[in-house]
Amino acid sequence: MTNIKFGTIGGGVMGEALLSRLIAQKVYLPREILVSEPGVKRREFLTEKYGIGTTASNLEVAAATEVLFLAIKPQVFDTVALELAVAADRKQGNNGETANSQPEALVVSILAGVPLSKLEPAFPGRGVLRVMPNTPATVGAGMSAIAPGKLVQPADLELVKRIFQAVGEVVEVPESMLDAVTGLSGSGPGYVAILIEALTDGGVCAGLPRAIASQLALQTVFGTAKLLQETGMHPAELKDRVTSPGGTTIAGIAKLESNGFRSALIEAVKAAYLRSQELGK
Ligand SMILES: NC(=O)C1=CN([C@@H]2O[C@H](COP(=O)(O)OP(=O)(O)OC[C@H]3O[C@@H](n4cnc5c(N)ncnc54)[C@H](O)[C@@H]3O)[C@@H](O)[C@H]2O)C=CC1
Ligand SMILES: O=C(O)[C@@H]1CCC=N1
Repeated sequence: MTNIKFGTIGGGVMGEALLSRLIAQKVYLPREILVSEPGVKRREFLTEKYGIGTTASNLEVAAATEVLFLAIKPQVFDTVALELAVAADRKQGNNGETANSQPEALVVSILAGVPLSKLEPAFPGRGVLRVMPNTPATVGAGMSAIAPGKLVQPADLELVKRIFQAVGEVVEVPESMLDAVTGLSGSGPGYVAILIEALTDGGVCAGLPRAIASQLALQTVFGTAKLLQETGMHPAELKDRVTSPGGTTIAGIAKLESNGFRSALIEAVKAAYLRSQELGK
């Protein structure tokens, strides 16, 4: 019987974000984690940094684990699914067992776009869940939305919720909302990173040394989010509290409005939502 509990196909940015936090939180021991990854340098890096098992074989991970995470790019899913299915057929032909993962293994896909209607047939008889996490999971401040498939039992759903609660907040949504979740919280760290970089550049433009501008920008975004979260205040109310009549903030906000700041963000979420839909086709 294997002792691998967290198996991941694909050890890139998001695979690493999840496993690093799960190890730090002691949800899994390094020896309970196995990652399949084609890049030899990447495998060496993951093993050295986290002490986890790595392999070039997706089949090895699929056959070894209680919970199988898919953390490959959506564009690679068909190839990986075919590889697992061919192996399953071969094994079935040989001895009648199903083989594309442990019989009881849950499958958790974090792939943008790829729908349950494609995932479930690739893992016949298995509980399959879609989850859309985000990179702040690395520091325990992630936002994950979970959509369980048809065969997922309540205890399975609770297990997957507990895993993602160890890396941040969790909401359960119907699958139909996941592309929108992807456009907002999945891709959102990219938008916020640009916001922080641009605020920093603004500070430099106004004469601040970059290091100080960077600290100010980061803490302002962090502090504003924390204030809104802890007080439950509406963002518009906070904006009103900062804007003195004839003051500095309203002068800045007027510039943001004339440059389409709000609509740029709305359009960004919409574009990412539409792209997520496309990736699933
Ligand atoms: N990066 C992010 O912020 C988020 C990503 N996601 C989803 O997570 C998934 C992974 O994204 P990232 O980690 O950003 O991508 P990535 O490119 O950093 O990682 C993917 C990894 O899969 C490996 N890989 C490629 N072909 C493979 C194969 N045939 N078998 C096994 N592994 C293979 C690559 O070498 C790479 O290390 C995507 O489906 C994405 O939609 C979801 C939420 C947030
Ligand atoms: O850009 C992407 O496709 C992935 C999905 C959400 C965040 N990154």
